[in-house]
Amino acid sequence: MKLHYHLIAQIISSLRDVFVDRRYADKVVEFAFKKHPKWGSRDRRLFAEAIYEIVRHWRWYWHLAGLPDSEHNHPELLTPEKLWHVWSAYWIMAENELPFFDEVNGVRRGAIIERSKQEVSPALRHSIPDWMESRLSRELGAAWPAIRETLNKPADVYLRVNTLKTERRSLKTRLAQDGFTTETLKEIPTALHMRQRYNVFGMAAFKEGMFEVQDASSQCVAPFLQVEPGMKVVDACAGAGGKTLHLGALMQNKGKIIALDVHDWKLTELRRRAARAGVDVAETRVIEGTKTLKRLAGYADRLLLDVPCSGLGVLRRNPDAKWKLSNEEIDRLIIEQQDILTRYSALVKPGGKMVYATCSILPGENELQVQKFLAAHGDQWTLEEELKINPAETGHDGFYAARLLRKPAAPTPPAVVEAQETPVEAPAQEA
Ligand SMILES: C[S@@+](CC[C@H](N)C(=O)[O-])C[C@H]1O[C@@H](n2cnc3c(N)ncnc32)[C@H](O)[C@@H]1O
Repeated sequence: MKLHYHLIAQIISSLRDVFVDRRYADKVVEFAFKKHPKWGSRDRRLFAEAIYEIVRHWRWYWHLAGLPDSEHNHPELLTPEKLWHVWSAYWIMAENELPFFDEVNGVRRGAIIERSKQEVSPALRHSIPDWMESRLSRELGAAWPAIRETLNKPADVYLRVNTLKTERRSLKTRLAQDGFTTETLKEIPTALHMRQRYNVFGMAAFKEGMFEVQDASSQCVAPFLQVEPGMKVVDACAGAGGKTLHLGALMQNKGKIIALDVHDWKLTELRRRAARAGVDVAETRVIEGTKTLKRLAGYADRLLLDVPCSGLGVLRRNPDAKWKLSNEEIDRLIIEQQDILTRYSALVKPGGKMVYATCSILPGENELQVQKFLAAHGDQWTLEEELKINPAETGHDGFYAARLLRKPAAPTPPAVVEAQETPVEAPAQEA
């Protein structure tokens, strides 16, 4: 296969952006595509595949390149020379011939193949940091190896049909007419699975707001909140609004959704997306302090807490998270999640419901959080239902959601008829 030097040089430079500048892999790919508008579909595919595969299997290719395992996550030790060697290991393992570039002159194919046959630890073989391997095998036990294997595979693309503008059958037909094949998912009525990889954001149907790109698991969260048209809903960690838009469609654009987030720029993106999708019922508010929440106390029929989390359920989409997360960061997130759950639950009116959701597979971020909350607030809340999506069983992202009911206020006791005051005899005057 003929390779252009500048394409591989861009791969090396983009890997540096991910591992040294700690940028997200998807942003790095997007940036490179914008920088090289003349790349054809073959070069774009080669580029994106190399970035995702190398980031996903970084520790393994680092080892195959003959570099010391203890240095695989030390950005300060990363040099362009090492990056060329890691890319070479990836390229050889994908059964390709190395090109005649000076940078790969010293690479020995035989040594790489030889190393690939040696016995190594599961964490190294599956490119998982040691701390993560220990934590996940401790928390998930026998379920972890199968989940680990799934999370190391490329993610499929799913569309969520925007039922405010179309319905699934019509969208499927429309996409087929435009040359795109999709499949319906029996268990998720809004989902279409794209078999081939396309730049979906360039499609006319996307620009017209007919669909959003959203994993099948993520599409289960908004319906789980059991919203109805006309309700008052708060989406408290709304971000760029993936779930807000879905809630708006389920509510048939009737009622109100208050979309909150601590980042204004995410809410700006939410408004842009809502306009495209035709969602009129969403109002955005930045959380600037306790006042924003106090004003909404007891307001919501439904509350969605799609809390910040480790993202361990979506590693297929964001493989760089493996190299950026730490035990300490997860512990910090667990404290933040419990704080959000406790403080924001006051937004729900008696008889209302909230969903606590994460895209994590760690019980410590999921069911254990809900149990802790109920242990402290079980007088006011009950657990209605839990949803645990195991990526190894479904092939979709790992997700968790729990729906809790705020117990209806106890009926006010009938007014007690005040007993007529019997005049108290004036105490005898002390002598
Ligand atoms: C998992 S993301 C939400 C994704 C979004 N719901 C969606 O479907 O696209 C979590 C969001 O919580 C926000 N966040 C972080 N801390 C928060 C807090 N204390 N209160 C509200 N939102 C917060 C983050 O900015 C982030 O956008």
